[in-house]
Amino acid sequence: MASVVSTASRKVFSNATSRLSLLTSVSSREKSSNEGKRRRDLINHSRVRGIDILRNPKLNKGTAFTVKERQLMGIHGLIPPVVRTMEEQTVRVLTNFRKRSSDLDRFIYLISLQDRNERLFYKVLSENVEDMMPIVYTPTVGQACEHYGIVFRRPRGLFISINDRGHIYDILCNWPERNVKAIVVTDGERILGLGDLGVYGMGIPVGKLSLYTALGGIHPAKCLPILLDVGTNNKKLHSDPLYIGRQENRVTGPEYDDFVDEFMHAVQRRYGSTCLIQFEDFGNHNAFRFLEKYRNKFCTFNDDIQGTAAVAAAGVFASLRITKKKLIDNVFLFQGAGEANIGIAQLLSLAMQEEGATEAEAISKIWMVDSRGLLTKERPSGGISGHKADFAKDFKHMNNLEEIVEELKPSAIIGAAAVAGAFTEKVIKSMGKYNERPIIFALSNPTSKAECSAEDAYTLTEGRCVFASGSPFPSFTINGKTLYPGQGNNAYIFPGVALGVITCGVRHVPDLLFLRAAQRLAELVTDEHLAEGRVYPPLSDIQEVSLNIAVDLAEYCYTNGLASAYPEPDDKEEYVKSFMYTSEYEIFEPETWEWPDKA
Ligand SMILES: NC(=O)C1=CN([C@@H]2O[C@H](COP(=O)(O)OP(=O)(O)OC[C@H]3O[C@@H](n4cnc5c(N)ncnc54)[C@H](OP(=O)(O)O)[C@@H]3O)[C@@H](O)[C@H]2O)C=CC1
Ligand SMILES: CC(=O)C(=O)O
Ligand SMILES: [Mg+2]
Repeated sequence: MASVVSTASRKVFSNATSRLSLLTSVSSREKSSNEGKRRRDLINHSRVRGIDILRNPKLNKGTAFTVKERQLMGIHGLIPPVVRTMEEQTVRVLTNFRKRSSDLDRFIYLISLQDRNERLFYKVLSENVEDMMPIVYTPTVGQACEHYGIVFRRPRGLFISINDRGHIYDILCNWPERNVKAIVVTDGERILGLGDLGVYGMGIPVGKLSLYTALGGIHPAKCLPILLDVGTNNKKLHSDPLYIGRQENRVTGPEYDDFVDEFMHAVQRRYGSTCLIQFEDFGNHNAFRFLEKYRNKFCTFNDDIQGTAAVAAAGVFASLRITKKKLIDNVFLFQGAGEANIGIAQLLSLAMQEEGATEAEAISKIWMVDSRGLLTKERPSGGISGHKADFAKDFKHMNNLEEIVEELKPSAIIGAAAVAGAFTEKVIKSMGKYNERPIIFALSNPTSKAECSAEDAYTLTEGRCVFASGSPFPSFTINGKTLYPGQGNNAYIFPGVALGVITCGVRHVPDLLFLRAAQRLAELVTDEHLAEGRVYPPLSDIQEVSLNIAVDLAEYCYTNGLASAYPEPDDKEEYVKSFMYTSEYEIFEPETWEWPDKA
């Protein structure tokens, strides 16, 4: 069965800690539940006939319709006479995909496939994660957002404008799916490291939710991408004739807050209190505020703060097995003190405290640099706002990263400031000078914003550094050894967290769930991975990672009273799997189904 998570390419983790039998084929419960789903789908769509079937990406199988199906559904002659298997179609898709001359063309090709034949799209994406994730996700999705005016083909998801205030619930009711369980929402203000792209940022919720399905096995009908259009402060977009949103400055202040508030309550009213709302790529000043405001009232999390924290912490935990240090024995230097890095710093601090350190001890190991230099209590440029204040030190003011590294001699440097090339030759060499195995994470996205390349990090430390990056870098061979840079991207976290949260009916998502996800992800890194320089399992294993995280969180949620889905299942793995999407085609033949009006 071609389940998104049960592809033939599955491997068993050699790590003994991987307690899931990943070669297990689809369980009988899953099978019966999938049969049920297929039948329900058919009944729901039973009025669709003829050409409308081919125009419906959820039903369309293209040349894979059998002759019987073609006759039964009134589509005979509307497609070429040949009948292909899904596997044969996959070969055609891959040939087409590889023939495209640029990554942006590959992006357009894949979203067109998604618009045409959803199951085939998810099959090829889930079976070719290493090749296709860099297209539907970072870095290419960044390029697609920048050029969304020409990339845009068919709308996907909901566009809710500030002009729609008072009617957001009605707009949600226009969405054809009733059982939405996961929303990724952005207002487009901080799209990757590319800045304010306004409505063009819609590529991000769409891309993230494609990964919900391809990596987390969450049914696409349960996923809803949403763009909140409050305008954009990007002046170029104000005069862009192709722009598809409000060509005015952003609405801010109480009007904006009320709009977001109405949105949150409308979602809860329409889809219930266990519908997960993932905040994505909001501007810094709003991201933290909304997280605080909504985290205990809604089922929500901020991926840039909490998801990134978990993936980076997991990378650090795995790195410690290489550096042979305890977490508390490190000195962390963060380049950037925004959503990503503050989230990581907070989670690492929590992890140190879980291991017995006091809060003060933990914080003393964490240094941060923002656009005004080292975070110190006294700075010529004035006060320090928000969460940054927790990490400010009694120390002299410094604002040159190279000098800061020389002064502090950190064991780990983590960049998330979208300042391309911030890890200069001198910074990297200093890291190599003071550490046998320096930890260097260049987390900014897309690739054009990375603090340094994998090649630079490896070359300038003679292959000694432990490297990870937000967007993928190719492997690099040095001193006869091939090293595989880890992709320190929240894509290792949010699909699994979402799957766990949704299946258990969690109402609030505490930080401890992210710490738990980080620990689980780190456990899945084997000694063989580490020997290859990886601090994450390879991307080809990412679906198993998501499942592991989801099952682990399910255990945790039921034990700690966070789950609302009852009765509690005995076998959490079977339970989680029973919810998962299969990209296998539905069968529209009388042997398995009869038209309801003839039944
Ligand atoms: N790998 C991953 O999974 C993720 C990666 N990211 C990436 O991280 C980057 C930052 O995102 P995010 O944290 O949300 O953005 P924010 O806007 O919240 O934070 C950016 C931070 O960078 C600081 N900064 C800006 N210029 C400099 C400079 N010259 N020197 C030092 N610091 C500087 C800012 O300083 P100030 O506070 O003074 O303005 C701010 O603290 C983006 O490229 C994003 O794509 C984000 C989420 C996940
Ligand atoms: C990966 C991600 O969420 C970001 O760069 O914003
Ligand atoms: Mg993001």
